[in-house]
Amino acid sequence: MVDYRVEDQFAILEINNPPVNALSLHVREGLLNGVLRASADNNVKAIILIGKGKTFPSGADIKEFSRPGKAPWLPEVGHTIESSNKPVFSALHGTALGGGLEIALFSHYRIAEKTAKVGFPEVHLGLLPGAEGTIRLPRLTGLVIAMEMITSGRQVSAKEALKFGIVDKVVEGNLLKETKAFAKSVLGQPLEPRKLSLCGVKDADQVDKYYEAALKELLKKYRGVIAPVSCLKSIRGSAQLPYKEAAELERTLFSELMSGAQSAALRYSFFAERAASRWNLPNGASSANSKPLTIKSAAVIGAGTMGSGIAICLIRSGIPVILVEQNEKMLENALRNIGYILQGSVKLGRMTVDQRSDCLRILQGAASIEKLKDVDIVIEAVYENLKLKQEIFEKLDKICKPTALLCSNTSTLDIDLIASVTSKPDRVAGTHFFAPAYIMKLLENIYGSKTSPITVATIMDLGKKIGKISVLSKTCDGFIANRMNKIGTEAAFLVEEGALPHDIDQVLEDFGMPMGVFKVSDLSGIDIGWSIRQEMAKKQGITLTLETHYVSGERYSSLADRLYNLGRLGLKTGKGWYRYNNASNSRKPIIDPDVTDMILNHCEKLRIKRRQISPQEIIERCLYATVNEGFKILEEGVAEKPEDIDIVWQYGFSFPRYRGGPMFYASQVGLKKVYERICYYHESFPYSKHWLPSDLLKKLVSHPNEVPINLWMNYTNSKL
Ligand SMILES: CC(C)(COP(=O)(O)OP(=O)(O)OC[C@H]1O[C@@H](n2cnc3c(N)ncnc32)[C@H](O)[C@@H]1OP(=O)(O)O)[C@@H](O)C(=O)NCCC(=O)NCCSC(=O)/C=C/CCCCCCCCCCCCC(=O)O
Repeated sequence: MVDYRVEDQFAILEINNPPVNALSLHVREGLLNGVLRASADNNVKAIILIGKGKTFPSGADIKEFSRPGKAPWLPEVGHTIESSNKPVFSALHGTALGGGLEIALFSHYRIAEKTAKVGFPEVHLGLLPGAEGTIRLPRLTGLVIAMEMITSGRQVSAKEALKFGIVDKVVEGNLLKETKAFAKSVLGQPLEPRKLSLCGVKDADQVDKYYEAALKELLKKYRGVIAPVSCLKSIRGSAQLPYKEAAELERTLFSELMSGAQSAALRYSFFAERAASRWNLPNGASSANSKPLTIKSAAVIGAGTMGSGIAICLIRSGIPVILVEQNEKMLENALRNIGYILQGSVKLGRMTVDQRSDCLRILQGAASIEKLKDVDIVIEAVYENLKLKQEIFEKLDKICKPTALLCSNTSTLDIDLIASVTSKPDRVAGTHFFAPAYIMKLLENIYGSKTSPITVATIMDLGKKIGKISVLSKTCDGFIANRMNKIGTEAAFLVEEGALPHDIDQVLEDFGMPMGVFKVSDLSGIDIGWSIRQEMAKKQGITLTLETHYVSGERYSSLADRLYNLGRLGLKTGKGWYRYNNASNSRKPIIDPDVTDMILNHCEKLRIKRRQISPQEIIERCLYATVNEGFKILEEGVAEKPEDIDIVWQYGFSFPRYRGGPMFYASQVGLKKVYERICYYHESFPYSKHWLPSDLLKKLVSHPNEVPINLWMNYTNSKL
């Protein structure tokens, strides 16, 4: 794990723990023993720590955090480095992060390769840099930079690190050779001034002022998230306390975070995100044995909001796009809007003027699909109507080259039904983007019963290439995301039973959702949900009225239909579940007594007796109904693993990452408790089939040993 060799009187300790040289137990042992050995060797003048392969250590081994750890701990290794009688040089390349950077800060000198990056990303794992990073960094950079870097987790370039005083030199070419050359130039100089534990924090007298200002920002930016504030407290300690006491405070804060629910959820999320990119199909094909095709050109059909957003994602990644729209005016508008959106990115510093021009150069409009015979992939993004989509796929099947992939941006429709009109159903799949497509990170990819592994591999790979987090779903009504989302349905029932929309929104926002469900509904438009319900009623041959309370034996709420009938379509009409001051262009929702009256009248007409509803019930009803459906989705193999579901929720519905996702949240509450409440609600609401308890959940609770343990179970604190 740490190779030891002596060259030109330098002891080289080469860390070899692929893929990221994480500081696992054996690496810590290797470093400790290596430094002690070199310190005792009269032939050694200096020690160089360097990473083998692509990087200097990118941090502690996060996997070890979920098991009881073993000494030597990182701080012990660090102090052995600092107290060596020989100068220690850390040679940084790749990503020197977290514990990796801490090791470097214990060293007497730091040399960085030009492309290296350094940072403390622990905050993203709900932690702080607990091997004295919060004490040492301020001693090099001053408090303001340390506060910014540690609370944001931002990685800084070698050039910036030099400017901040984190590294002593930036070099190009052979890192080891350059480090040796630098070392020779400083050999013989006293080591004491290079030991950060002996230095003070330059701007310590300003600490209260900086602390207050940073705290105010953090509380606004990271509502409900604990770690950034703990980081800040520890940095304050570095300025206010003697070194040793500051380190003790850091240790205490680190241990509190490490044993808390937020860090468990964030560590789980780190691995879940990576696990989601690995997939297995029922036929044995998998991400490990299937190779993607290279996509060199694409077409998007439909120049509405979704189609335009998808086109932006593709051209931003250098994939030429033909945007097809029959309506000439609409096409013109879409091309103009894409230009504006990219202009916005330039203003925000996310792309340069030249990059914007390059994007627009590879985008062309077309009025018909006849032009698509050479493209590698087509993504259809027209109105959500099966017949229309089938007509388009039938034409594409005849026009496109036989190797082209034909994908639909449908959010609910069965991929098998769309594929059935083509002669190559193995090339058909779903690529479900989330609005706004050029911003939202999730790409829900859907395979049908005939979709080939190559097609799956290609769309998963395409997602990665265009900067998305791809998750794979088997086809079914609504796939993972929309099928599972029961929050809106239960929220409407809760309003009928006694809560008000703003009560529910408040509870969901306090839970950590960025926006309550009724605010979201106003934002996306009450008419959208209305059309979906009308379409569903048409399919079932029924007519919905404002008094409809049951549809095919299932409970139904017509509250949103009432809003639609009143022309309250949400933000765009200035009224929906809330009122908006459109005259001042304000998007701020205002509680509207007219809506309360409408709700009370509705309940009176339907003879619904209203009651007091607690925040606890709101959370349980909204989330447990969703979790129950999540287990059914697993049971049916729609999602392969709970991690996939949680990642869909984090990136598609902005579920708070520090809660891990609905499935992980359920495991933290305790699956037994969740199951019992689902059974209770099933008894209370027999006309909502989403409360029918999932068999898999029941089995997990009653026979946990029979259910295969997976990554998710390793990361739960499940109180089964
Ligand atoms: C940027 C990356 C490094 C690389 O990105 P990329 O190239 O895209 O690759 P990935 O796909 O992300 O990763 C490749 C695989 O590597 C796995 N991986 C990555 N990082 C780690 C890691 N740090 N540990 C384990 N595994 C890791 C990853 O999962 C991939 O594998 P797979 O596909 O999942 O199989 C990017 O990976 C990245 O950003 N990584 C995370 C970097 C990070 O967060 N670093 C900080 C880690 S936390 C840390 O360093 C904390 C340090 C302080 C420790 C303090 C300890 C004090 C202890 C005192 C205790 C005393 C207790 C006494 C008790 C007693 O007495 O009993």
